[in-house]
Amino acid sequence: MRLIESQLTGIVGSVLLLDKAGGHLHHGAAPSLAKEYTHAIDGTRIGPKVGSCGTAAYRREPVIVTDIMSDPLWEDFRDLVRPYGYRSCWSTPILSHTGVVLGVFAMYSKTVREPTKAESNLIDFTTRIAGIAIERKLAEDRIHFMANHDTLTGLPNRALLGDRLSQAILYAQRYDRWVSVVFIDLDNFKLVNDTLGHNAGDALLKTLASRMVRCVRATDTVVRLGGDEFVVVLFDQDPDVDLVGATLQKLRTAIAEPVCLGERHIRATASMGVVNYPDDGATADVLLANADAAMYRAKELGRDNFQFYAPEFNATAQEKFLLQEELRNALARAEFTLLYQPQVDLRSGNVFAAEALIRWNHPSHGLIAPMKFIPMAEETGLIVPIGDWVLHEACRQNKAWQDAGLPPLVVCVNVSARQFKEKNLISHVIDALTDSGLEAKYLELELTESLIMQNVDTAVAMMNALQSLGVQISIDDFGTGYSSLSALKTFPVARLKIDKSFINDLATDENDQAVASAVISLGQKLNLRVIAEGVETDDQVAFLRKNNCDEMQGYHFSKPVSAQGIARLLNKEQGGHTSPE
Ligand SMILES: Nc1nc2c(ncn2[C@@H]2O[C@H](COP(=O)(O)O[C@H]3[C@@H](O)[C@H](n4cnc5c(=O)[nH]c(N)nc54)O[C@@H]3COP(=O)(O)O)[C@@H](O)[C@H]2O)c(=O)[nH]1
Repeated sequence: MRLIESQLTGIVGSVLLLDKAGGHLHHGAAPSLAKEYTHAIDGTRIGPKVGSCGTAAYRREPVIVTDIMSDPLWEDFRDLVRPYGYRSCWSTPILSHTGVVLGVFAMYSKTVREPTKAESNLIDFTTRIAGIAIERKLAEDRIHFMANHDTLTGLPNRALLGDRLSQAILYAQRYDRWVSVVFIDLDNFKLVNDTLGHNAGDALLKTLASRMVRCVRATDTVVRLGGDEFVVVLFDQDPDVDLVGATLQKLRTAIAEPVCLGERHIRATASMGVVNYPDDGATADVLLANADAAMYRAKELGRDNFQFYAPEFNATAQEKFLLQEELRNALARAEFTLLYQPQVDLRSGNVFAAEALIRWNHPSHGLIAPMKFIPMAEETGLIVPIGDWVLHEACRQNKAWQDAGLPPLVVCVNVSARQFKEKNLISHVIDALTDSGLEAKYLELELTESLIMQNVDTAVAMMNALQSLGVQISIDDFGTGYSSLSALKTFPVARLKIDKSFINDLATDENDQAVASAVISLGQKLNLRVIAEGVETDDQVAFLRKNNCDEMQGYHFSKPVSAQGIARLLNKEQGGHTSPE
């Protein structure tokens, strides 16, 4: 700007930049223009009669005003400019290489005149150079923003988190304050992505991100680490006042507000881990690692809660790591065993099937329940060989019961998502049937509804292939996976298993009653049998009978028992005395 001013006598210039919304002009550079005047016109809107600059940006063409005091374009601005003595103003729009208005280049003179040919050429040239410089600066700003922000939500990313957290720590050290860090992981986000699609998942993340930002102060930072993980840094916390508790509640409430995704309303929950500087760590890395450990603790405690960090959480993480190592060797050491839970016909009272449920007989921890190691086996991929062992063992045991003269029953085996995605699941099933000699009709595979909904077309193709072997298929945890009626019609399944969560309060909760009876009548309409799982009380049985549910499984009849336990049960039922293994 100084360079061009030095080439022109009695002329001062300014660059005004158009804001992102394209409606207002703000000063970029005006070294020689009167400061008060610069301030007075900062933020001027553009329009058809807004002095030289507002009009030039609006028209996207140069506007040469030789006499400000008489030109109609300046009518509304004459009083404003009069004290400074500017009489002519020549404004040229600065355009990007694609023709978008970036701002205006304005030259002011205190005399009434138009630019000479040489001045016009110089202004044109300078305007083009200004366009290149502004575009370059915008590109640099964009690159800097992208390097430090998450593209989906626009929130700061991991790179900026380190910087902001370190700044917050330095400030806290200097002024004897605290910094709180909240590690947030959404619960079951994968289910939303898998069942409703990635666009729905993205929309959910964006909505929750902007809600979280509204829960904290402008000086705090909400970061998206990636996936469904967020970190909130609460800056300048008073050590004597528990503000973090209130903020956590605000965050939980904001996250739990329903989110409309197409035709569905989703209520999200999150697991949160909280640490405070200086008590829980002295550096950004340690604070984040400890907040992460606290968040895992919140997950372990059933999700949808927050946990303040305690040093023993790291010990728990260490234990988990050890368990994972031991899980790798458990198959080779023959440490797994199967229990079987009988399934009963609600009309005849007969046992017609048994679900195989794995247990890990750990050398020092004793019998470990599947929820303690199946998720870990899923994470590590160990579920594939473990699941294959379950398949073989369940088929072998069922054939052994039959060979011992017991009434034939169906053995039900859970198939995990990872197993189901394995290309050779079909050949594993064929091997298990061939090795055991069990007829295919005595094997049922339980697939969860959410697993099927991850990719309906692939799942239906796989289910058809399994069905063509003669194997039966049932949908486990039905009612939790958002399957649509149109999709359900195409599933080659024999049974729906009403999820335990709808059975627990069946006797008292009207919503659960409505879901359970809807699933039963849905099954009847689609010609599918319906089994209720987790049945524990007489009231639940009475409700299921009254609503014509076909079958039940649960502690009311029997807990999962050993293979011998099933044999005893079947023996008793048939009134015989055969005594199988
Ligand atoms: N991929 C595989 N998953 C498996 C395998 N074996 C088990 N599992 C899955 O682990 C989950 C927990 O199983 P478990 O602890 O064995 O619990 C089962 C039953 O004991 C329990 N149940 C049954 N009746 C009742 C009841 O009346 N009350 C009550 N509180 N719990 C009851 O429910 C579990 C059976 O659930 P489901 O499979 O949905 O029918 C569980 O999700 C298993 O699927 C495996 O070999 N592979």
